[in-house]
Amino acid sequence: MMRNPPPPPHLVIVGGGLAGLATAATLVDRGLRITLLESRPRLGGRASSFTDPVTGELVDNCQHVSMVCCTNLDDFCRRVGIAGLFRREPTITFLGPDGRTSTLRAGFGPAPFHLGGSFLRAKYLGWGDKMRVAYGLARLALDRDAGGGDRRDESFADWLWRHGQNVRTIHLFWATVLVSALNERLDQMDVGLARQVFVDGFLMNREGFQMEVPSAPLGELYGARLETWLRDRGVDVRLTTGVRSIDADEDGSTVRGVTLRNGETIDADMVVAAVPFDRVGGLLDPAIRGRVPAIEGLGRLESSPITGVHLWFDRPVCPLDHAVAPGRFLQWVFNHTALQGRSPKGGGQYLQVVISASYDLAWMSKEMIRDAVLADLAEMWPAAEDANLVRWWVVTEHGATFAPRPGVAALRPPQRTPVDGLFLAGDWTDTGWPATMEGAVRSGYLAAQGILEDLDRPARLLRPDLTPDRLAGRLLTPQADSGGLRFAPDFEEVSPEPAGG
Ligand SMILES: Cc1cc2nc3c(=O)[nH]c(=O)nc-3n(C[C@H](O)[C@H](O)[C@H](O)COP(=O)(O)OP(=O)(O)OC[C@H]3O[C@@H](n4cnc5c(N)ncnc54)[C@H](O)[C@@H]3O)c2cc1C
Repeated sequence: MMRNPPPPPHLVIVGGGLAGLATAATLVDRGLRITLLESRPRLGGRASSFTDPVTGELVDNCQHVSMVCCTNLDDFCRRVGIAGLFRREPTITFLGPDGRTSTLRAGFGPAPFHLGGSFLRAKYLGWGDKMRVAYGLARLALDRDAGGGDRRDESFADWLWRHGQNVRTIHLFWATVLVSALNERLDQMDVGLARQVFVDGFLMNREGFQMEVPSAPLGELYGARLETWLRDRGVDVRLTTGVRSIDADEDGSTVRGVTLRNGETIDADMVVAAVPFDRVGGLLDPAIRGRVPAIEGLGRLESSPITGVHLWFDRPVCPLDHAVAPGRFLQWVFNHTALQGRSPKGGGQYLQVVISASYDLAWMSKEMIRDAVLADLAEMWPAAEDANLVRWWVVTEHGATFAPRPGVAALRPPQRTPVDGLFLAGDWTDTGWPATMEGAVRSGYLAAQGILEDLDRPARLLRPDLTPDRLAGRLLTPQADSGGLRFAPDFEEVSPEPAGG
């Protein structure tokens, strides 16, 4: 008599942010039944949009950008067919406190010296400042153990003082780059992560620093399009479906499934908890928690806020596509009329302003934040003074990212847990990356790799870092002595898909 084949293993993913989406996207078509449960009415998590109740248009919770060095996010976007919906910016434009513009672009010379020409021409730093910064950069880049050893608790601000930096260079150079990259103040920032931003982002590869800016709202990219893509491939995507608990057998050694907030239970062979770090402990039943000691460490992780300000003007104000504003209240301006072709009804301009690590704004009302931003814009571009503000939003995400405080690496758990069938994913898990979309996707890929290993179908899903340019690789990587590169190319190839999927 013919026997029915065993049913495919059932994977439940809790959380439809980029970590959960990346897990699902890499595991479709691999013989699993996949259910994705998201408590909100949309996918995308922290990288998403809300609908403006007046105009009905999608407004991002905040501008999200990535860099070319974000190889796994790029892989994810190609995999799900949205890679064509980003615009690469080969040049970063700075508008100094005195109103003069400087640009950062790769010039002659190999990495790590490719940005040297732009740096030397930067108008918002004097020659003395540049020499000082160059010295600090060299020390940071060549100290591969920065932030390690017995200085694990040192903040990056203290590291900078120890390496000859002064208030001007810290304020105008180091803070300008790092506060937005890591969403943290320098006096609370981990040295190792600060080094990683400069080395992997700016020094290793000629293109690594270039920005990828979405040309569509986040709600379309990681919301509507992902939902369709996953559903078309058989994933059961359930929105507005909050999970109350992740359940295990009596001794907590093997995962059994989940219980929803409405009391429904769903059996599963494997569960990925892809929720924010401050939610995961509350989801695990006590028997599981006792077996995953790393969960206790999450209680010591802290959050860092980001404020996004959306401004619709009745006329053009900003002549650039984007601008970094060293030494100002606002940090970045993105011109969404230029980047996404979006403007108020009847013409004008739509700007998104970003203020990272916005702890100091906690006492300010939304109107005060708006007015401080408008005052900066009027100093940067006089047209802003005459323009009428048609509409505005100030959105502060208090738990935008985990705070990259000194020694934070020790608090980040791996994706595999000691409980059979239970995996963790999220930008806060141990990926070596700060809280970014790249970190979230990496965590999802690592969780998916663990699942495939358990099913005896191992595959390398995690993409390697950007290949260091030859000289940068020799100078800056741990294998510098042997001149070797860091990764063997033993990952699965993903063929590019056309945009729009
Ligand atoms: C304002 C802001 C600006 C940012 N800017 C950038 C940037 O420019 N570049 C960059 O790379 N990164 C940026 N980030 C960080 C980036 O958004 C995050 O690192 C990334 O999106 C995290 O993805 P995640 O999947 O780990 O978590 P999340 O996106 O938080 O996803 C977790 C999901 O789990 C769901 N959930 C929670 N509890 C439950 C439950 N009980 N049941 C079911 N579902 C549940 C949540 O609703 C959420 O959708 C920014 C973040 C913010 C907030």
